[in-house]
Amino acid sequence: MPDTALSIRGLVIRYGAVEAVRGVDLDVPQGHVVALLGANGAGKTSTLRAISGLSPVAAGSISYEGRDITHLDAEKVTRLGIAQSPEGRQVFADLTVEENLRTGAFTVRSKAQVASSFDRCYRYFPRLAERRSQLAYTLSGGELQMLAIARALMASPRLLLLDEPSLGLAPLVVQDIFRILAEIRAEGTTVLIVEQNALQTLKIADYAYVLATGRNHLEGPAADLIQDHALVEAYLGSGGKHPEKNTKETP
Ligand SMILES: Nc1ncnc2c1ncn2[C@@H]1O[C@H](COP(=O)(O)OP(=O)(O)OP(=O)(O)O)[C@@H](O)[C@H]1O
Repeated sequence: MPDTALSIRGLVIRYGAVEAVRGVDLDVPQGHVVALLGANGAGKTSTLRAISGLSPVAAGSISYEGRDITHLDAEKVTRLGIAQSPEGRQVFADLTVEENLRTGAFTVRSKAQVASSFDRCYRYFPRLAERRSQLAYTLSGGELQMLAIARALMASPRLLLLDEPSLGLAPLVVQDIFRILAEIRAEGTTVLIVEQNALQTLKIADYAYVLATGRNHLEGPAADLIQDHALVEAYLGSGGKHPEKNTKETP
């Protein structure tokens, strides 16, 4: 078994009276892609934000490469080698593609490393290379999503957190994004990915956890879960565009 990169035990997150996450456990082994799936409101985004230091943790623990990061702020978490590509493509609309990418490298001191990160991002996303001088607000939805992922990669993270990279994108663009995720995986980056698009995600993941109403609901090797068609239909949604299938309660 590879070493564990990230380990979460008994995670609890509250927003006032709302208990969004109610004791989640999960492990991400080094070099693996782990998927975090489940219906809207299951607590996936809250869990990712807690890892990144963006949501306060009410109880439980998060450790990364053996170090307790439960209460570290976002900047310290980034410096440890964790980068998050947020849901909703929160890029800087009035900065160019290149300027946005540079903001992702704020923890990187070596100019040579920044240059090689630019090369890597432009290799993954040739569309961004073509548009490097364009202001971000002029990009399409798919290009914005690529920019958000590329910006996270600029920090050369050892653990990449992705929140809904395919949300709202046309099928061809979704295919493009998943092809690039497969390449990122092949280069050995450890990935924790939150997605509604379960089938595509299970194809690139090693292991998956399904959350329901803030708790671990089920888990297993992605190759096993993908075989269970009833489960994929009932709990995971078949393509991310079927919210009615994503609202089923835990039995
Ligand atoms: N800032 C907040 N204040 C209050 N409640 C919140 C806040 N953020 C999330 N919640 C609530 O916490 C629960 C879990 O939300 P979360 O976004 O983590 O789920 P999710 O599984 O990522 O769902 P989605 O796919 O819809 O983003 C939901 O009931 C949500 O309404």
